[in-house]
Amino acid sequence: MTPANEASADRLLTLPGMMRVPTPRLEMFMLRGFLSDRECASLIARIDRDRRPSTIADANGDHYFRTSETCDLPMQEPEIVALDEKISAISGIDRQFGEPIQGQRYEPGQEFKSHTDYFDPHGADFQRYCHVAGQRTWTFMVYLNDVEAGGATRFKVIDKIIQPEKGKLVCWNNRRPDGSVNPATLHHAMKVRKGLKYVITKWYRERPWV
Ligand SMILES: O=C(O)CCC(=O)C(=O)O
Ligand SMILES: [Fe+2]
Repeated sequence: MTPANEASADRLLTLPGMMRVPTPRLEMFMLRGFLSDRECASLIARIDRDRRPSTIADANGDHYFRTSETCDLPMQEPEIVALDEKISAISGIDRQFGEPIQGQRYEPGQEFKSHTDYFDPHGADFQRYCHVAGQRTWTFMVYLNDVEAGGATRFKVIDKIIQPEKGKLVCWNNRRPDGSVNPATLHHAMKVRKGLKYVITKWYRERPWV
């Protein structure tokens, strides 16, 4: 059997609690309580320990575009392997197609302005980021805490705002049904106003990540 590199709406919707976000423009789903309080607390501690300033591909000259901090989670550690397997079990996508999981941390005033997770197929950095593993396909993201104020993820093309909520998973297909990249996935991690915000992000690729 060839390893799966695709998630499917039908399969995702068989999972208890999985909800489709109502929009005809993209495939997007939400699942509350995907991670337990304990899992979230442990990931937050790890992110706090190993964070570094976040970076972006296709840099656009705006130094305030992504002001958060990032943590590359150690994919060889049992706890992170377990997390990766848990995400793979619901995505239905084989682990080999996943990038290493990242954590993100936002302080008050920090944000990640409107962007897409796919790489611009005509952008200067496309070859550099995609020649081995191909384009990003699905995004799986989990909020690790309730944010005191601000910090929602705004999808402005489809006019949806997702509120951070401890343990809540949000996932979407970055492509349209014909396989082309979907600009309706544009999203903005809005400024945290009060408290801190932590998330983990898991991106899958067309081909194995090596
Ligand atoms: O933090 C968020 O709400 C979104 C993060 C995000 O879009 C990303 O890391 O690509
Ligand atoms: Fe994103």
